[in-house]
Amino acid sequence: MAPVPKECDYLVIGGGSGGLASARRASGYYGAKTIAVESNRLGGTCVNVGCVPKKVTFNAASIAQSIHEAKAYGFSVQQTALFDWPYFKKKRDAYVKRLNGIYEKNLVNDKVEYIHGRAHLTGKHEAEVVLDDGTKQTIKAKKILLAVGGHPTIPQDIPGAEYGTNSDGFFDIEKQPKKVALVGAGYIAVEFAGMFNALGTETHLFIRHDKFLRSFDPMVQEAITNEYERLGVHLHKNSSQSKVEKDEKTGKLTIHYKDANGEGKLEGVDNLIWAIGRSPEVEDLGLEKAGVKQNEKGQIIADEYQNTNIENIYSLGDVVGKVELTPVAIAAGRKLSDRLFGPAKFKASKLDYNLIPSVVFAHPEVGSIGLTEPEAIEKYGKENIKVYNTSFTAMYYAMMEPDEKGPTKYKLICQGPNEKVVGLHILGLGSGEMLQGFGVAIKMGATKADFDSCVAIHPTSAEELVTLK
Ligand SMILES: Cc1cc2nc3c(=O)[nH]c(=O)nc-3n(C[C@H](O)[C@H](O)[C@H](O)COP(=O)(O)OP(=O)(O)OC[C@H]3O[C@@H](n4cnc5c(N)ncnc54)[C@H](O)[C@@H]3O)c2cc1C
Ligand SMILES: NC(=O)C1=CN([C@@H]2O[C@H](COP(=O)(O)OP(=O)(O)OC[C@H]3O[C@@H](n4cnc5c(N)ncnc54)[C@H](OP(=O)(O)O)[C@@H]3O)[C@@H](O)[C@H]2O)C=CC1
Ligand SMILES: N[C@@H](CCC(=O)N[C@@H](CSSC[C@H](NC(=O)CC[C@H](N)C(=O)O)C(=O)NCC(=O)O)C(=O)NCC(=O)O)C(=O)O
Repeated sequence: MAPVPKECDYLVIGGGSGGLASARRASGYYGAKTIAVESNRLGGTCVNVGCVPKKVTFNAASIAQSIHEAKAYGFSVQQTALFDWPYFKKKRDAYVKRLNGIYEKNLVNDKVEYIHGRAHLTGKHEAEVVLDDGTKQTIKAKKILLAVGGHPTIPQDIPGAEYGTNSDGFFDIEKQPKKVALVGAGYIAVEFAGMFNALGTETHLFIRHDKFLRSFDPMVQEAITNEYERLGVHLHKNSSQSKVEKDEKTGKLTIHYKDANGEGKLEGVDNLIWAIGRSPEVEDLGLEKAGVKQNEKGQIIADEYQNTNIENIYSLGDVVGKVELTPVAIAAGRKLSDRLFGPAKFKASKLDYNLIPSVVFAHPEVGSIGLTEPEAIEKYGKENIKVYNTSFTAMYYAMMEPDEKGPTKYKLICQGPNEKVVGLHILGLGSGEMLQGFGVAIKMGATKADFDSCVAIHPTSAEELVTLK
């Protein structure tokens, strides 16, 4: 017999960053009867196959880099320190599993009912969940949030593409590849290539153009591309792949490609990782049953208040594709619950999508907030912006030979006669931790004079941002 239908105020489909944050706020703060449904592991992309295991791996890669650089400071450490990938992976998996448990407890603490299963809409106020044992649970809800995230995109038109994996598969790799190939030019390709290279894997990065991180300021694109080449990443610029073959005996892959020099092939590849963007996880969500509209990429269309075109159905996070970052999904989810279930003062609550800082955990880290220089010129006109640049050698590198020194480059983009800061782009050691504080200032409307009025902290890289000429 089918279970009796459940009823609630708020049904959240997707137990990732946005869904959990919204569900916990609705129930924990405002007492809304909330059900959260997750078909995979609690915590979503960020906790299981994203930010969290990525950052832990980035930390390992940074340690490898420090060991490599330690000699310059007089340490006689083994320069090619052995990295025990299986040991590290086991610990990383255990950490993620621990977080899954913490997230489940958090739901209990906030009195959110958690259902493990796959949900699809069956109407404007109703969904069905296929439970793990195959039975179906109907849930009727006054309001529904679609926070189902996305999945990595895999090319459809390259024979043998399936021999490669994606960012999810990266976290399943059991032993350190000797030779790896990545395709893509965004956050994931650049972060993963940097990590592999620092950990001592021969790393090949295939990009369609001659630079990567092309949505970032040109200073970042150029400096990071040059730095990856200096660090020994094999860049295949202006390239496309025509075929991937697998040697069934050895499991090794051969990638056939074209670039500016003609046709080529890369043999003996242990792992190929496609990192060419993400697609919304909507195929079986039943959007058509409720009449929820999607855009040409299949992403759910939501307005600035996270409303879809259907009353009482909302959407946010990666599935709407505006800014695919965990804190964005979390903030949008909390603001939405404030608006829907909170006191009157929150009735217009919404996330401000302007001036969102973000960091690429590249080698070195890149931080960015606001407009790039070309965007600022387009928006305000060249004559109305002033750009301050600096490029210097961070003191960390003082003890190193010239060819061992990494770059540090900062750019501040100011607008109008009072030089309001409309863009900040930083690249160099520590940029990830630096950006948040500057983000607060910029969000408050800081001008160049405000930056200059803050006395420098010496000796730090960050001080260069308050002494720009
Ligand atoms: C490799 C990688 C590294 C990243 N690093 C960073 C970083 O350093 N910093 C950062 O800010 N962001 C990072 N991100 C992006 C970040 O992970 C996402 O922006 C964030 O997880 C989006 O949250 P979300 O709630 O929208 O979706 P998700 O976290 O993807 O959650 C959606 C959940 O919905 C579930 N689901 C889907 N369909 C259904 C269904 N029908 N029924 C039930 N459940 C369903 C899924 O299983 C999933 O758990 C990274 C992403 C990747 C892939
Ligand atoms: N540190 C962080 O905060 C992180 C955030 N994320 C989030 O997750 C999102 C998804 O990451 P990611 O998958 O890297 O996607 P991105 O959208 O960042 O980058 C994908 C890039 O790959 C290139 N590309 C697209 N199609 C192809 C193709 N067929 N062949 C070769 N290259 C192609 C494009 O660059 P081009 O046009 O130059 O070829 C494209 O910009 C990010 O946008 C980000 O929001 C992910 C990781 C870390
Ligand atoms: N920012 C610090 C703290 C790390 C941290 O937040 N750790 C998380 C795991 S990573 S994280 C997964 C991610 N959390 C966050 O991004 C942290 C959110 C921030 N603390 C906040 O409350 O806004 C997320 O998807 N959140 C959805 C949600 O919390 O509703 C944790 O241990 N959490 C245990 C707990 O929360 O009890 C760091 O990077 O070192």
